[in-house]
Amino acid sequence: MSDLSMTVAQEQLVHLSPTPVINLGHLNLDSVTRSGVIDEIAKACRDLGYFQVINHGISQSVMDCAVEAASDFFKLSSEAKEEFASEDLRQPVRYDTSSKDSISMSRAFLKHYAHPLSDWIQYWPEKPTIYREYMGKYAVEVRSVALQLIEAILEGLGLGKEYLNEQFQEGSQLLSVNCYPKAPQDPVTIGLAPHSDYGFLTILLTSCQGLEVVDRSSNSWKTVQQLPHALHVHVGDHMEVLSNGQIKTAMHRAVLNPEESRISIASIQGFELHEKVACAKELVDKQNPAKYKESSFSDFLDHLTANMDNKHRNFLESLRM
Ligand SMILES: O=C(O)CCC(=O)C(=O)O
Ligand SMILES: [Fe+2]
Repeated sequence: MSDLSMTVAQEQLVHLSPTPVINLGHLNLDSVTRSGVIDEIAKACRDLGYFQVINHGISQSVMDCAVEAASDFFKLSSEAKEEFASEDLRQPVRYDTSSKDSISMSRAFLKHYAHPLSDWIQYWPEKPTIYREYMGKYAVEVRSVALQLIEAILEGLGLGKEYLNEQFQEGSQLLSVNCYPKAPQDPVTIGLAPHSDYGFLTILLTSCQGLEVVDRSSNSWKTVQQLPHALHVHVGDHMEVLSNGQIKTAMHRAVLNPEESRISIASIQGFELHEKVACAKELVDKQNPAKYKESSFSDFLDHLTANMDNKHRNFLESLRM
């Protein structure tokens, strides 16, 4: 994740974001309907960098069970959770509570890889006993939604849905499982500071309202509405790079909910650790020279490790040519 906080005044009024809601089931209908959905997704990516999906094929019970597994994990004793504490960003599972990463203002998180599941699940918490089963099921299903969306975005960019298909299929999936306390009295209490996600695409499942996005037209924070059975999607740094800037990464933050503690599960889709992401050569020409250097997930982890205490540790900025 890279921090872009300096571009936005934090104290501006917060309103609901005008989030497009896309019916994903329509992607699998006839070709005219499909291309209408691809256009909707392309427009949302270009204009906003985020949207929501409904009719995505993940049942409410799979979503609820993932949130329950997360919530039960964070209810464990500190000792049980701290078994997973590490400052090494390359650990397969990592738990932390607060600001060592310079963006977690008031959140506890558990991060772990999820694809291929059979490689990683052995490292996941064994307690609560439901964790591996419930989170594993959600991880597999949400990855399939992510891959469908990536294909649609690639089609919208004119690259074709099969573009770099092998790299996407073999790519990494990182789950960031977050827990925020209920807000104290303050009107806006930041749980997770402004940042963008490093990967191509993030799909976010949240237990209640608290996610905010930057509205580019007014340069202000907007609350993302909590729609029943919807998943929030935003594009990440590597999608901006691949599209050579046609699509911009989405800056977001989380505020504490005044009514309840909050769980969010971010599934971040990237390439495999050492696979480089560069501007698609099809989108580079004399008028549009490449805007970013190539980089891998591993480069991102090195960048974060080197800038751990630095509040302005913007990965995407470091790639700009
Ligand atoms: O909690 C949220 O709503 C956002 C979480 C997030 O941005 C992340 O884990 O990268
Ligand atoms: Fe994020």
